[in-house]
Amino acid sequence: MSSFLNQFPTTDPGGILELRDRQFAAELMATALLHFDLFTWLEANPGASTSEISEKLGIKERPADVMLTLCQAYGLVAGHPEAVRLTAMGREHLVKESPWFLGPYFVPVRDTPVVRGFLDVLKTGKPGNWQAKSDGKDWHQSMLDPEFAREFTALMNSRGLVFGQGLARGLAPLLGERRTLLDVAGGSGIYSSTLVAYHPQLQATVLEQAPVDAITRAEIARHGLEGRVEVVTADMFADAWPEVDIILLSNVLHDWDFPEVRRLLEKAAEALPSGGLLVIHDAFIRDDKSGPVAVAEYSALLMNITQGKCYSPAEFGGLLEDLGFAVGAYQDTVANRGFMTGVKL
Ligand SMILES: C[S@@+](CC[C@H](N)C(=O)[O-])C[C@H]1O[C@@H](n2cnc3c(N)ncnc32)[C@H](O)[C@@H]1O
Repeated sequence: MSSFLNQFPTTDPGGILELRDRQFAAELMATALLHFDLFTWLEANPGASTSEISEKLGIKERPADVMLTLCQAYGLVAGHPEAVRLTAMGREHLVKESPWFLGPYFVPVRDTPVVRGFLDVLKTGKPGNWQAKSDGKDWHQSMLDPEFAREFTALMNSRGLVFGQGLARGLAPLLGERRTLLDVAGGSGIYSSTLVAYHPQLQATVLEQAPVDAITRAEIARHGLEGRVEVVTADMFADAWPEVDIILLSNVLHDWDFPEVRRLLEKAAEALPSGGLLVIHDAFIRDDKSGPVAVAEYSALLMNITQGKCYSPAEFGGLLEDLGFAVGAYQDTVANRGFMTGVKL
């Protein structure tokens, strides 16, 4: 049953995934353009740092970073985060006084529920309601509801089915003699299942919270891998992590802001022995925050619905070095996803 986990799709799913991942990007641009008049402000204040922009426009640091990374990936600004200035395209088309100002083109999306959600996120730093629904729950709270958790875990599982092989293959030269893997907040357990299917020496444990943990058990049984992947129900912040040789954080850190990211990396450092391997699998922003466009767009979605964003290898690398890891290079896998590693010293 698990044999198909080793099969690679023959076509690239990137374009299809991007359709969904860019879902909120146009609305973040409309918010920047029509509610903050960001580009006219930048014309008057060239060379401001992202921290200064954040302070002057009343935007919290995390969403300001995501917004300016998106503008930079689109080629509308340069110099983010140290000294932000408009590019010729940004100046000609997004500054109010320009004869070629395209602001009116965005007016139809000026007051959508998603734009109103973005306004809240930008001003408060707190995630909006999931898909701007009116029940007041953000994504993290929604994941505690069984029906929502089932749908969303299926979403992540379908993505894992096309990403897992790339991760399993990319890690092959790095695993060495290591045998035990902890997949923290592993969702359906798809990455554990794929990794053990690809690497016969591995034994995995998925740490998940309820009610997702029940879905994880069922999915692992569906692949016939109960003997090689176990599930531990736990709170990844409050509970101790089992000691293992390898820790996987797949699409987990992007749900959280810096303090929680730091806490999770500290817990990884505590659970790994010297020589233990930490793997962060995610969609990464380039260190110079110039893109990729698809990841900058996905970061807008994450910033809207969770407490996180897409991070760069340098942002994680700085934290990992402080925590006593030798930091490995970033490696691409599939569809603008990839991984970076740290070996505990
Ligand atoms: C974006 S999903 C990633 C799932 C999987 N690792 C993947 O790559 O598809 C984040 C997961 O974190 C889990 N999670 C959130 N808070 C948690 C907590 N405090 N303890 C354990 N799991 C948690 C959620 O249930 C969800 O499955």
